[in-house]
Amino acid sequence: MALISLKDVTKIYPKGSRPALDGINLDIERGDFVFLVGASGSGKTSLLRLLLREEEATEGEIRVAGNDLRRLKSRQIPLYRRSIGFVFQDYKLLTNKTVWQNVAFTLEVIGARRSTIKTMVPQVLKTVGLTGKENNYPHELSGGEAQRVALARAYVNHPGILLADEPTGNLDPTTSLGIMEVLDAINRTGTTIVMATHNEEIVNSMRKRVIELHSGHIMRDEAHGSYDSAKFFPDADVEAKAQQALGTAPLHTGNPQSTVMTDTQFSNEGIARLASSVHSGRTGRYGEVFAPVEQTLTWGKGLRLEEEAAEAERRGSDTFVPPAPDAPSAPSPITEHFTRIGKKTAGSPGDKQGSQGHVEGETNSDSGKQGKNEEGAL
Ligand SMILES: Nc1ncnc2c1ncn2[C@@H]1O[C@H](COP(=O)(O)OP(=O)(O)OP(=O)(O)O)[C@@H](O)[C@H]1O
Repeated sequence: MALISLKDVTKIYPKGSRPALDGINLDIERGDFVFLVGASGSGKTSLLRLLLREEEATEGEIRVAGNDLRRLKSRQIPLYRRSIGFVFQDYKLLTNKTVWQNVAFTLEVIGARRSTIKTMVPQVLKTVGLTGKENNYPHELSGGEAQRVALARAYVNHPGILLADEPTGNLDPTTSLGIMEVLDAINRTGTTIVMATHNEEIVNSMRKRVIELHSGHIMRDEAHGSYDSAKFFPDADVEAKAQQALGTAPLHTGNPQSTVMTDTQFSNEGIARLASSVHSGRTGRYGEVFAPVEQTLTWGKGLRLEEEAAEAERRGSDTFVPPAPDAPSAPSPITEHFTRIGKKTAGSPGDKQGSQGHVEGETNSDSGKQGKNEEGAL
């Protein structure tokens, strides 16, 4: 069964003049990287909000890791949300907490031990390139740094699914490239990513699955799509520079549909292609400040978080063991995650708010109860 499955899903907001989503049928498999594209108002954010269970479908069925979201009890929703990472265009960091505290908070709310937090937070901050910024507050960060904190926070407990709504919307091309590198690296660890975006350059370069919405309908669903097929490599010079930078044979032969590439090639070359495109100087005013692609392309080899955690465990320290979203034979990551959270949250201290600030006022004992209930229910 698909990790995420929507059947005949319609969303009509109380004051909506037309459905925000209309008869959506969609399967997203474990490990997919999906771009949601479409004009403003086409329904991208609504789809993400349904998946996050911030909104309920008016009609139809949504299943995530086999769980029918209609049947989630309201007390189970905070726990469900904590099993999913999400990032937004405007970061949504906790302004009164430092970088370290923002990331640690995600682990605190699931009841991770202090020693675990001490091990995991520096690892994930290193992973997103924020070592040295631990004590900075959000207002002391650049937009790119703030989004990296949001990614670190969304990823630190290794969710099976990460939802991203325009995560590069406020960022310049170079900074956006860095964010995409992080997302790509996270995806390589097995986390399924669904990202809404308007950024054609990113979509066209990455060649991931593209779902295009129009007035609440799916207009297009392509395995290795673009935002606008007419814009595939509009500039022969960009293509040439990409090949030069990569030292590779031509990646494409004109018509992308007829190009024979393996999935591995696609996933390995998406970020490199994006970097080459960004570094080509096509964007003009940003081009001059770019460092050579060889120096700035830091990702693409996968996050070392699990390896580092395993290493820490071998050394005998108290280690947070994340679920393994990409292991097909393992139990569903979300179910596994719920079970783990259920165990950890039972009677755990400090659980006052959802990992991204959604669960105001939840008490410690509530959280413990939810963990136990959830473990049985899911
Ligand atoms: N809370 C709401 N109440 C009423 N209508 C809403 C609400 N949220 C969204 N809509 C409407 O639903 C439709 C889809 O909106 P949605 O935000 O999902 O689009 P989008 O593709 O994410 O747009 P954008 O790219 O501008 O973020 C729009 O017509 C919007 O006006």
